Order: sequence, then C-alpha cells, then structure tokens
Amino acid sequence: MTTIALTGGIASGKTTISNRLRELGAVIIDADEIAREIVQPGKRVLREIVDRFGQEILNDDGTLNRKALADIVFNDDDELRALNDLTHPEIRRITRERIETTLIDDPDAIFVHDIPLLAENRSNYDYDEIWVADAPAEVRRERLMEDRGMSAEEAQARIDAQVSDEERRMIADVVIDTTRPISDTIEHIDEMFVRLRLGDFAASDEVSYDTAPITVPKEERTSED
Ligand SMILES: CC(C)(COP(=O)(O)OP(=O)(O)OC[C@H]1O[C@@H](n2cnc3c(N)ncnc32)[C@H](O)[C@@H]1O)[C@@H](O)C(=O)NCCC(=O)NCCS
Ligand SMILES: Nc1ncnc2c1ncn2[C@@H]1O[C@H](COP(=O)(O)OP(=O)(O)OP(=O)(O)O)[C@@H](O)[C@H]1O
Repeated sequence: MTTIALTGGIASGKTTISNRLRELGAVIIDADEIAREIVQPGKRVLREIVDRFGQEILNDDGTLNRKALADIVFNDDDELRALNDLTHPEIRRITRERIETTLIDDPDAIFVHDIPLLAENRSNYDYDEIWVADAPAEVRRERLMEDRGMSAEEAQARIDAQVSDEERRMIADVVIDTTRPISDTIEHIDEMFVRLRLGDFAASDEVSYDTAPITVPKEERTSED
C-alpha cells in the first residue's frame, strides 16, 4: 500500500488533481465528500449540529442549509471549533474504515487522501508523502468569487479560517504549483504517479510534520498568505 495525502487551501486545485489521479488508477478518499455524507438527513451528526446551531441551519426539506451554517462558522472561531468537534471524529472513523476495506480487496492500492485540513488538524495519519496544491490566497479568492459565486467577504472568511500557504508548504514533500495552466499540472501529476508506481518516494527527512507550527496569527500573516 502507498498512501499520499493531498492537501491545500480552499480552491487550490485538489479536486482537479485527485480526478486525474483517479483516472490513473489511484483510490481516492475525499474528506469533503465524507463530510457531506455524515450530515445527510437522518444521520446522528446532523441531529447534533441542529441541537448546537438551531433549526435555522436546516432547509425546509430537512437537509442542511450549507450556506447558513457556513455564514455562522466562518465568521466565528468558537462556532467553527464546535462544528469541527461534532464532525471530525466521525470523518476520521469513516476514513479509517474505508482504508481498511479497500486494503482487503487491493493490498497494493495507491491511496490518495484528499484532506483539506491536514495542517490545521495535524491529523495523525502516516503517509508516504504529503502533496500540497499551492496557489496564493489572492488567486484562490478570485476563483471562489468567479467559480462559486462567493462575495469577497465570504471568500476571505474561508481563507482566514485556514492556515497560511507558508505553513502548508512547511509540511509538504511535494508542492504542486496550481497557478500554471491545468495541462502543466496534469503533466506534473502524471510524472509523479509513475514515480509512485516505482515505489520511489520523495519524502525528505528534513521535512518534519511534527515541528511545523499549527497557525500563524492572522495579524502576523504576510499579504502572500
Ligand atoms: C460549513 C459547511 C457546511 C459549508 O459547506 P460548503 O458546501 O459551503 O463547503 P464545502 O463543504 O464544499 O467545503 C469547501 C471547502 O471549505 C473549506 N472548509 C470546510 N470546512 C472547513 C473547516 N471546518 N475549517 C476550515 N475550512 C473548511 C475546505 O477547504 C473545503 O474544501 C461544510 O464545509 C462543513 O460541514 N464543514 C465541516 C466539516 C469539515 O471540516 N469539512 C472539511 C473537510 S474534513
Ligand atoms: N493548474 C491548475 N491546477 C488545478 N486547478 C486549477 C489550475 N488552474 C486553474 N485551476 C482551477 O482552480 C479551481 C479550483 O480547483 P478545485 O475545485 O480542484 O479546487 P479544490 O482545492 O478541490 O477546492 P475545494 O477546497 O473547494 O475543495 C478550478 O476552477 C480549477 O479549474
């Protein structure tokens, strides 16, 4: 088994990269997808979220009103922590379960764990390599406004809820520059996948996840963050 963590700030290009890796034969475990599954109507985690945040975060049909919840949690660190405490243990449990099930069927699988909050949570997984999709916050803010119809304030609030680009790069074994044309990024991914198949890992002893800081206070971030 080979395990790769694919992380990056919001709108950094992770999904574009993981779609290509799936085409190449990797098994993708997508944390955002699992996070959506656990808040479907009838699930325990959704009930707990309603108990904590109130009926206002539900749509009329009983599904989660994602924008209403996003407006609350991405503007208040305590509320975000409360949501994370309700969702992250279950996301971690399902992730482990998926890895174990896949391993039974395919012990040689190349796993790619698409995990946006790896640096934030210092998630305790043992990866062969950590790949970071990297684009400056300004570029990602524009993408969120253009592609996802967010206001500048909404986009900035999401970016501010995450660690800086610099902190993410500190835990990287491989940095993937996603400001380049997508075809260049795909070519880079294809080359790295060949390397993985050969079992030739880029992990450097000098990159130590354990010594990376967890956050840089907002006021100390540089404009490139
Ligand atoms: C608040 C919610 C409902 C907003 O939903 P929405 O559809 O607008 O966003 P979506 O889930 O598609 O996430 C998009 C991106 O937002 C960022 N993001 C999401 N949750 C968080 C969080 N808790 N902290 C920081 N960034 C986050 C990530 O970069 C993610 O890729 C949703 O993000 C959520 O339930 N978050 C808590 C679960 C979680 O932490 N998910 C992240 C992966 S583990
Ligand atoms: N070189 C590139 N590599 C990857 N994505 C790129 C590149 N250039 C532009 N993009 C664009 O960046 C946008 C964000 O990409 P994507 O949806 O893959 O990000 P993401 O990290 O999965 O987002 P989220 O954090 O919301 O899950 C997409 O519109 C994608 O087309």
